[in-house]
Amino acid sequence: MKPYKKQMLPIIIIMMLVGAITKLTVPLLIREAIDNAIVPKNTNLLLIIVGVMLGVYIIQWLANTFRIKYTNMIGQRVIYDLRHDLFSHIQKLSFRFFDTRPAGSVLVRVTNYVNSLQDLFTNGVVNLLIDVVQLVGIIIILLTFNFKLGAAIIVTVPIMFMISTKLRKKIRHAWQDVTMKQSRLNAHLNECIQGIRVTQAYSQEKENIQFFTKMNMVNRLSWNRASMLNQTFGPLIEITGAIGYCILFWMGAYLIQTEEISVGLLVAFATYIGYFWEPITRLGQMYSQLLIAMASAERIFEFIDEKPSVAELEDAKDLPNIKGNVKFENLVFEYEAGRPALKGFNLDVHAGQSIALVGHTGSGKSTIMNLLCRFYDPTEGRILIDGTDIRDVTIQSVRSQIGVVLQDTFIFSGTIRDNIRFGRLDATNEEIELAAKAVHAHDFIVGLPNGYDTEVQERGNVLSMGQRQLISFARALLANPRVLILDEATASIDTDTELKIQEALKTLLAGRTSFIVAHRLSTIRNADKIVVLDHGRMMEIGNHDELMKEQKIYYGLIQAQYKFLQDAV
Ligand SMILES: Nc1ncnc2c1ncn2[C@@H]1O[C@H](COP(=O)(O)OP(=O)(O)OP(=O)(O)O)[C@@H](O)[C@H]1O
Repeated sequence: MKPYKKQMLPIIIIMMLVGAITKLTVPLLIREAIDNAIVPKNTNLLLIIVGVMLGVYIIQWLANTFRIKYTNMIGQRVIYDLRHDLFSHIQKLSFRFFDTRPAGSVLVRVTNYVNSLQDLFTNGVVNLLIDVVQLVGIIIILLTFNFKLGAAIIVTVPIMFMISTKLRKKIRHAWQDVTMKQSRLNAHLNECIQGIRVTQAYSQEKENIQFFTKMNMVNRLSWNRASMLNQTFGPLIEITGAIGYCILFWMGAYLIQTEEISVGLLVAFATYIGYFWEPITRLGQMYSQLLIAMASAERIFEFIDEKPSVAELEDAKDLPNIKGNVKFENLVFEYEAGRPALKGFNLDVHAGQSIALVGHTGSGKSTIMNLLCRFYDPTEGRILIDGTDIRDVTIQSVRSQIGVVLQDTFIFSGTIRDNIRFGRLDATNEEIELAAKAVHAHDFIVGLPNGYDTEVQERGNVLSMGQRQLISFARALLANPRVLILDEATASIDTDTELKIQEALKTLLAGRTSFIVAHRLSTIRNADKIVVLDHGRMMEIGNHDELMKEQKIYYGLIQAQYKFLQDAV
């Protein structure tokens, strides 16, 4: 338990006990007032009792106010910590984890599920304790003041618990169903927002709305069912409560006649019964809240227990500063068992060499890059950087020395400056501008309304494709990695930007070991080695002229793409 929770907990417990005890005192004061002040017409005593009652209420109010304040503080901190731990954990999970889960379902765990735990932590747990203390207190008082009458009333308690136990199971299943349906709805919603451009481009809005409406309806029905079951709980408790009152007045009247109890005690007992059903009803409601929270907690811990599939060795050391020699040894990789995406890939790359990876779609180019970054571990074989197996060193030390420029350049919401700084967080403004100048991005950036401080939104829609690429080049240059992975964009852009990108590429690649999933003829031609892949195997290797002479796969690819590539150049 964290220190702040340790400090606050005793205060909360004391406040809770003060609140409960003061509440239980009130009926006893009522009894005093009726039996010793009202009936014998003792006004002075009545005034004193009313004064004491007022004092008791004030103490109760103060205790409750402080308790609620501190409980909320602790609750919020627990939730803050939980959300923080969950987010940090998700950041570390491997690609394999995200391959099998829609983004929305990940999202829902950090938001909705944590929120439902919030209710439990802020009020639930403490209310539960208060209710239990109150219940036990009332039972003790009832049995002490008149055992016969007390026992007759308490008989109704087991009936109540039997009813609630029967309902419990049903309610629990119903809430689990709600959580599951909600998670599906959220996942779908997230996907729709991410894919809104494609939806609109293909005029699929109507179909999407229909599908969403169906899911929404299923969600509503499931919620209705759970909430209906929940609502049956309250009335059932009330009926049992009414039975308790009947027993009290019927038996109470008899006991007054036989002078075993006073009128004041009967009124006090009636007040206690009022207090009695209240915590039981709340416990019932609390129970369903607890069930929702438990269902949520289960799903949260499922995540927290998830170990990254790419795990570090216990004693992994950092990879020292590298030169950039990279060796792939008999690499085999399967995303799904039995379907190899790479089937024994071997390649020895010297520091500073540039390698163009070409091949049909699905031939395994991105897979090689994913393995080099250790987003996945190979099924067989190994990758050596400067002679060290990348599985023997820390992941961070490998990734921090490899720069990655993806085809779908991701621009985060923030300023252009922040986006470039992402490459190296401690970079100065001057370094950022130097990097931007080196890749010919400076001119267009200063032309934007606020220059480097122009805000760009999620996915960078303010910027054109070419501009986004230049920003990502500047980002990579700033990071200054020894090994660079570049997934070249396929989209054709205007000639001016294209020339700038070519120039920028030269600057970016100079002196680094680079792996380029290449689409431009110019990039392929300039590469030291071209690796031709087909169905996860290396089929050819050599430079452009050598491979063209061979007139095999590469020759065929170039022939087929010649016109397209010529257009792009
Ligand atoms: N996350 C994944 N889960 C399962 N299979 C995958 C995954 N990613 C890729 N694959 C499969 O692995 C094979 C190689 O894919 P890879 O992405 O490496 O090809 P690529 O040559 O980069 O293709 P492209 O040029 O289209 O990007 C393909 O058959 C693909 O379907």
